[in-house]
Amino acid sequence: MSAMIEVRDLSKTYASGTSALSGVSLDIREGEILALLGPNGAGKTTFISILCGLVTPSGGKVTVGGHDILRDYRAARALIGLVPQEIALEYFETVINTVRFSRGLYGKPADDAYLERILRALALWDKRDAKLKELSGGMKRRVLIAKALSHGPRILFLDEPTAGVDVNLRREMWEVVRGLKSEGVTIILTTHYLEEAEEMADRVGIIDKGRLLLVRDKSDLMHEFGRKVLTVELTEPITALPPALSSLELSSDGLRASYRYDAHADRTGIARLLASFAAEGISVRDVATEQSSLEDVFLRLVRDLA
Ligand SMILES: Nc1ncnc2c1ncn2[C@@H]1O[C@H](COP(=O)(O)OP(=O)(O)OP(=O)(O)O)[C@@H](O)[C@H]1O
Repeated sequence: MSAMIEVRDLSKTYASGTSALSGVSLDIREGEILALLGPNGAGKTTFISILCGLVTPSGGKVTVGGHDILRDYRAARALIGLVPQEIALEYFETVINTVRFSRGLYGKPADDAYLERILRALALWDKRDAKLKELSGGMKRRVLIAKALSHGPRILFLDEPTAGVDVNLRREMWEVVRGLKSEGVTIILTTHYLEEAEEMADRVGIIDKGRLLLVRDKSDLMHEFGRKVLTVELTEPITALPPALSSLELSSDGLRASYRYDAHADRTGIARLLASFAAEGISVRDVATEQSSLEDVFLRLVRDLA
């Protein structure tokens, strides 16, 4: 896959003096889904806003489809659709007029057949004549996507598409995004949810304090950082673990032994481990597993890469 977006040494310092991005370089491939993960204030929205031409960079260079985003703004912008974080819509307007109007803003000729295709794909066709104020939260979010797609962009930016939405709606959004990918749209989304990145992304980029800490294929990242911890609670305290269980860590009260493992490995070693407890005559009261959270991944990365 060739690079659809090339970002070189991008930086942004706001007039307030806040350095929101520094030295970010990245190629985004045509047709991929790239998830950008990062804590609040990491610089994700600034990054997207620069690529979409809403914020002027302080330094560096970005091309979109070969067009420089500053010198060749219109050509670059025509390739991009943006679904913003905030829902800001004209509540008394109808769905179809909202989408027609967005297309017109890009100077594109009317094309109701194209808009029908988008609205059908987003399950909004039946609601085309409804006023936006009559729609559910999930439908409003889909209208934002329809607006962003109205001019036929090849790249779609989604800024926290599922922040604060319920599980069903999140899954519904994932389906929509997958459908767009299958049509060849390049998708860049920001998220706080590791699960969302895991579910959707081909590649994951991690941003912290304005720096791109890494970009990896999702499967590599989950393999490397997606650890789980199994905690085995014992009926009676023990003073030391027998050699067969030396890969575990014993708590100071001798009542809990924990085992860190790769949840994505073919063999996790758990069955063998539990059998070893039985063979050693150590009685187990309970077991619990805990998945490393995005926060753990960050802490580890920030510690290792800073
Ligand atoms: N218009 C602005 N003027 C001054 N500072 C800004 C502006 N926009 C963002 N910032 C600052 O730049 C830094 C990066 O913010 P940004 O919104 O890009 O982060 P983010 O990763 O998108 O965060 P969130 O997950 O909370 O949306 C923050 O310190 C923020 O306060």
